Amino acid sequence: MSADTQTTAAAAKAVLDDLAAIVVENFSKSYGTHRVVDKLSFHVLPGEVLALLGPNGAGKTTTVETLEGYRSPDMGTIRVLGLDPVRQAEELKPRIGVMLQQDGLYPALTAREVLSLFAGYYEQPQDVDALLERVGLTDSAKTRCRRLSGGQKRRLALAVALVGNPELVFLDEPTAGMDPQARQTTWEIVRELKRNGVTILLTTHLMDEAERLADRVAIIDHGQLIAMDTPGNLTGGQNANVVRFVAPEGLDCRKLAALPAAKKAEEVRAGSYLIETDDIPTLLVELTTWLRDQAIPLSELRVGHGSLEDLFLRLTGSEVRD
Ligand SMILES: Nc1ncnc2c1ncn2[C@@H]1O[C@H](COP(=O)(O)OP(=O)(O)OP(=O)(O)O)[C@@H](O)[C@H]1O
Repeated sequence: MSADTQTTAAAAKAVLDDLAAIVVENFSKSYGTHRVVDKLSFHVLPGEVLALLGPNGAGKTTTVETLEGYRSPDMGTIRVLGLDPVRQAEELKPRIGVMLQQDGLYPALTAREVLSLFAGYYEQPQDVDALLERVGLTDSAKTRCRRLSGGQKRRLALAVALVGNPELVFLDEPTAGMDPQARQTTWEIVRELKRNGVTILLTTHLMDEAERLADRVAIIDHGQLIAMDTPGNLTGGQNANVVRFVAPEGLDCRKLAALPAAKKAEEVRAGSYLIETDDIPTLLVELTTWLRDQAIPLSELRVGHGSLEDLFLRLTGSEVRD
């Protein structure tokens, strides 16, 4: 790299550092001798929704809790809205909303009391009853937290994150344990926040959630960033045409890959196969003929582009957890 190019790159990085709502640079964190985040770097722009994906134990919660100021980095730089989350916590806290993974919020208080309590910490909080209604908790407003269902506790945690009208929200597995209707409502709320310019960092194990909500997706594994881009670029960049099918596990992928129209074949998880091809109709004929000739039952067959889940499984070699 020439000296001029280096200077331009450094200037561009300085602008990005200034502009970004979140800056993570060379961030590392260990518990004892176990390094769970390893030189992680990424930016989140103002108004952007970034989804952090990764298998269990990848270091997502550690990263998010460090951004929230609950943990200190061992190494590296962390900036949230231009502030150091630990040393400038007092300045930062009123500007961010945090939806925690654990929901042990005051078991003896009612949902409304908890939300009113948090509303009291902010100068211009949202209307408590309107917010309870927005997250679908009006009927449970007088229910003590210990009696709320898992999904209702998540909704209350979401309301707590939003009550202070934050500029930036951290949502750690926001829809885990929610029923489909509550999940839809939560997605609508996230879209509404985005329309209002709120920056959102969410962690999720749900690939469709990431694909629907995120402007960009960051996949981390063993504490390292292994991919980061828009969902479209992540999925479009890989196998443009794929055939997926479900059949008994342990089929010989070398034989599948040897079908004339197949480019590559793999068993992405037990009994779930993926074949890349440039010619879907021909491959379908070859595949179904091959299966019929060997009396192999076929229980599902789909064609299309590679999904985020396919990419995730390939990059991390992990199962997706519900
Ligand atoms: N306080 C702690 N002390 C020791 N080890 C910890 C602590 N917190 C987390 N870990 C370990 O650090 C690793 C990363 O955990 P982390 O919770 O950040 O992962 P994650 O990607 O959020 O996982 P999940 O998807 O399961 O929530 C795991 O191996 C976990 O057991």
